[in-house]
Amino acid sequence: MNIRIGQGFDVHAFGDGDHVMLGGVRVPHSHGVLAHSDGDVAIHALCDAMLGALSLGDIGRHFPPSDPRWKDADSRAFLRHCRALAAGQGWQLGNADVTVICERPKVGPHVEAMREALSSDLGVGIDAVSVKATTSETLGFTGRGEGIAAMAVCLLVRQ
Ligand SMILES: Nc1ccn([C@@H]2O[C@H](COP(=O)(O)O)[C@@H](O)[C@H]2O)c(=O)n1
Ligand SMILES: C[C@@]1(CO)OP(=O)(O)OP(=O)(O)OC[C@H]1O
Repeated sequence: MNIRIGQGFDVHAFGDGDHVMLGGVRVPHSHGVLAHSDGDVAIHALCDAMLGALSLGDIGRHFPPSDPRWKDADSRAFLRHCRALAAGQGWQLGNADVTVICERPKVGPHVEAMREALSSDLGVGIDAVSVKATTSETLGFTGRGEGIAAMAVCLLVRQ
């Protein structure tokens, strides 16, 4: 079988700060996120999707929150590591689709920059990476503005 599917999901609570990292892009916001790394939910969900497709566990297995090396880490390095793990088995990204869930910040104005960053780190064309956003219509923890969530699916392909 020369395709593999994976899905991922991540959540971070909002905390003090003036921006959130989303898809490798610094997005100005009234809050930051509470996280060990830079707390980029979009990349964390995408990493988990890729690791799931590879049956290699999850992001916490590869980058334990107990490890000081990942304190304030740039999540783009996690994504590049997942790409390398996939490449080591002959896989590359076919396509990925990421959805960010929050009331604020507005994600739309940053989507193209996110797609550029993610596709660059994954070594694929920008058309292979989709980023979308939705509110949760004021419902639940995202609706109350307590945190931000993201989900991702991906296909890996090999010749
Ligand atoms: N944080 C967000 C949430 C949504 N958007 C954009 O707004 C559109 C409408 O959102 P609904 O939840 O009412 O469907 C959505 O399609 C996104 O394009 C956004 O940019 N940032
Ligand atoms: C990314 C890691 C890195 O230590 O920590 P966090 O930034 O807290 O993010 P999370 O989504 O909880 O994933 C676990 C960890 O791998």
